[in-house]
Amino acid sequence: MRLHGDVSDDEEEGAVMDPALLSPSSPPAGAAAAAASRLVVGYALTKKKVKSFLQPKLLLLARKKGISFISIDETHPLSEQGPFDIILHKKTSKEWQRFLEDYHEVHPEVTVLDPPNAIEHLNNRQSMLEEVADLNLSSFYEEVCTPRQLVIMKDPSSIPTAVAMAGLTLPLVAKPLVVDGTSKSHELSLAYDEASLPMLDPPLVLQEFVNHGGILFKVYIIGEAIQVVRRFSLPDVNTYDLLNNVGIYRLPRVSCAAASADHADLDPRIAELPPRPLLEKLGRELRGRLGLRLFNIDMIRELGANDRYYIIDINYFPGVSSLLHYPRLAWLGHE
Ligand SMILES: Nc1ncnc2c1ncn2[C@@H]1O[C@H](COP(=O)(O)OP(=O)(O)OP(=O)(O)O)[C@@H](O)[C@H]1O
Ligand SMILES: O=P(O)(O)O[C@H]1[C@H](O)[C@@H](O)[C@H](OP(=O)(O)O)[C@@H](OP(=O)(O)O)[C@H]1O
Ligand SMILES: [Mg+2]
Ligand SMILES: [Mg+2]
Repeated sequence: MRLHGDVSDDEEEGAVMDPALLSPSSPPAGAAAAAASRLVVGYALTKKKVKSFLQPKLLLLARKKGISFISIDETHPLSEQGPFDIILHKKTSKEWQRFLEDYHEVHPEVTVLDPPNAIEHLNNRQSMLEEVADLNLSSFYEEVCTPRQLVIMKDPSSIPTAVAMAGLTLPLVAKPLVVDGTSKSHELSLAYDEASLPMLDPPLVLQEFVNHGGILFKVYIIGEAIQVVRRFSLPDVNTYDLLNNVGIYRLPRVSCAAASADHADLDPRIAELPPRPLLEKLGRELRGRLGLRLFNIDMIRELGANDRYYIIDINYFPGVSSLLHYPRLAWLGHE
């Protein structure tokens, strides 16, 4: 991967959070920071996201670039706040959407990252993967697809018949249909046998499990920059597992930031990153089709079919903290 710009040693450790840059509840400090900045980013994010995103290291790099971050008060009109150059958010409520539209009419020069309706598209595990089916990657040797999946809206007793009619092969990964930033929307389970399927709790998506050597690629699309990392994932399922496991297995939060596999001693065939040109094309196509500039794609490579990739998840404004450990941060414009 070709990125520019090293972070010097003094930036690596011990960065101290500058309260003036965060200042959610202190307008004067925020205003002072903004006045000294070349670029002011207003953010409307949950407390959890603020904590994971606005880390000292990011704030320090941003400050060096003349970028300041100011918390937006979502209960007040945007035009009474700011001025902003960029609005960063992960919200899709109708009320917020109206706030942004009104603000855009008066301030068309302000960049909103990203349009709420485009973000909303990723808040549903069915619609999030729709664009993948239409991708035009015919000039590539590799194939990029999605696992076969089925949406169950209600009536758990109908699931075995629905699965049989759709011709889905067990085991199936059961995922809550809606992804709304709650931990519940990340509670996944693995269903091994048909008889247990009525124990699942719709609305959900049932997705065929794809063996992939236990490694997942997280591809971050940040504007035009692309960064890919390896994460540990679920182990492969073999015939023995299938014959001997019954029931629904609640899955832990696999492939989270703590599950980095970038420095693990892996079989090189499993560890090999997807080809760079493929990722670049994928990033370009999805950026355009989704109308988003800040998201990541979870990709796995099918075991035994080294040229077939599956996209299993797309996340808007994912955690970027793991990227901050990388010495080169082109996506921050750090040079
Ligand atoms: N179809 C699949 N085949 C194999 N493994 C899968 C499949 N779907 C999900 N997984 C595994 O389960 C993990 C969680 O699934 P997924 O990424 O869909 O959930 P999520 O809660 O949206 O995750 P994130 O934290 O990335 O938002 C994946 O990282 C991968 O390890
Ligand atoms: O950095 P990756 O591994 O991609 O993980 C992210 C998930 O993909 C996101 O879905 C999480 O955001 P939400 O908690 O808003 O769903 C996001 O939550 P966070 O950034 O608020 O911690 C991350 O957990
Ligand atoms: Mg995921
Ligand atoms: Mg997700």
